[in-house]
Amino acid sequence: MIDARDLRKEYGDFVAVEGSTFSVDRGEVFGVIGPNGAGKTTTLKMLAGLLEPTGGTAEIAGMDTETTEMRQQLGFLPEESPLYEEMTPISYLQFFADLYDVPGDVAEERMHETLDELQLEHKERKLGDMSKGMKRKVAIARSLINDPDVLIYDEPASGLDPLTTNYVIEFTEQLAEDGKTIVFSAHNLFHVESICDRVAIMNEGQIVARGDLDELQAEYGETRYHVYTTVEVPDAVRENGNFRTEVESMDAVEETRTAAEEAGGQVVDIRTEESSLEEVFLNVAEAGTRGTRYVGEDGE
Ligand SMILES: Nc1ncnc2c1ncn2[C@@H]1O[C@H](COP(=O)(O)OP(=O)(O)OP(=O)(O)O)[C@@H](O)[C@H]1O
Repeated sequence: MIDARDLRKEYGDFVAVEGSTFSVDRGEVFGVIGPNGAGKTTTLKMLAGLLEPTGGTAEIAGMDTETTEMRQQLGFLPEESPLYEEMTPISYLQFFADLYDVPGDVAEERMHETLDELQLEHKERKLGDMSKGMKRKVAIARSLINDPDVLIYDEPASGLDPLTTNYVIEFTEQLAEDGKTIVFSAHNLFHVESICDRVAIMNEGQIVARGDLDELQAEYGETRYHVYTTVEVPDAVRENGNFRTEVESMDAVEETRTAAEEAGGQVVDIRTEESSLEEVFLNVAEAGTRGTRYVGEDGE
């Protein structure tokens, strides 16, 4: 559905994005993650046809993203959405519905339905008098006014309070369930983890790893085992009447079992804990930025 090939953006001598290549299947949620200045916004804008690449191509459904037909099928949510302060959500959405040639009755139904789903109250209040969270909801509604198949969301939840953040993330998840193809960027890895199928990890303008979340975790993460024993063994901590030992391999689990049995006790439970995407990200960044690691995909 989305095909980015060797995307590159230079600003003078500075290379903001270098050789971004990835594809996103129809109905997939793809996360672009990385620290400040990694090149996420630049990549997303090139994908949305809003920024001309210095090199490479971006296609959506086989069409160049700079074409007008393509833009009609695309919903872009910028990181900062400047809204017209004097407008109300309704007049603002109507304005964009007209730009996209959405028929009046369809636009009317769609904007009310979307604002209701987003639980936006005060539809007649001026945008200039709304909170940041309310404005973000209006911006999201705007991205949906043309009922696009593809959504490109730049940090959809950045700067919002935790409640609104959850709301926006759940809403995005629902859009994916409804069949939209979504590319979104985030700092907060927790959000990516909760809704993405695959991710590209960017650092200093390059995609340093890309792939399926579970497989990235298997490659760059660690599994930790919590072994619960009835008796104290080396490195154990007391927990709820038993002892818990944290180890990093199955061999170490067996050693803990032997130690417990030798001390006259036994293992009562073993729990596994996977690395968070945060830890995976740090491990990838530590592994260096030379070339992209493709995990669970064919390299291109
Ligand atoms: N118009 C521009 N002129 C010069 N440099 C730019 C321009 N736009 C972006 N950059 C630089 O390109 C790099 C990538 O910026 P970009 O906004 O894509 O990063 P980002 O990963 O989205 O960061 P953030 O998380 O802070 O939004 C940064 O170093 C930024 O300063």
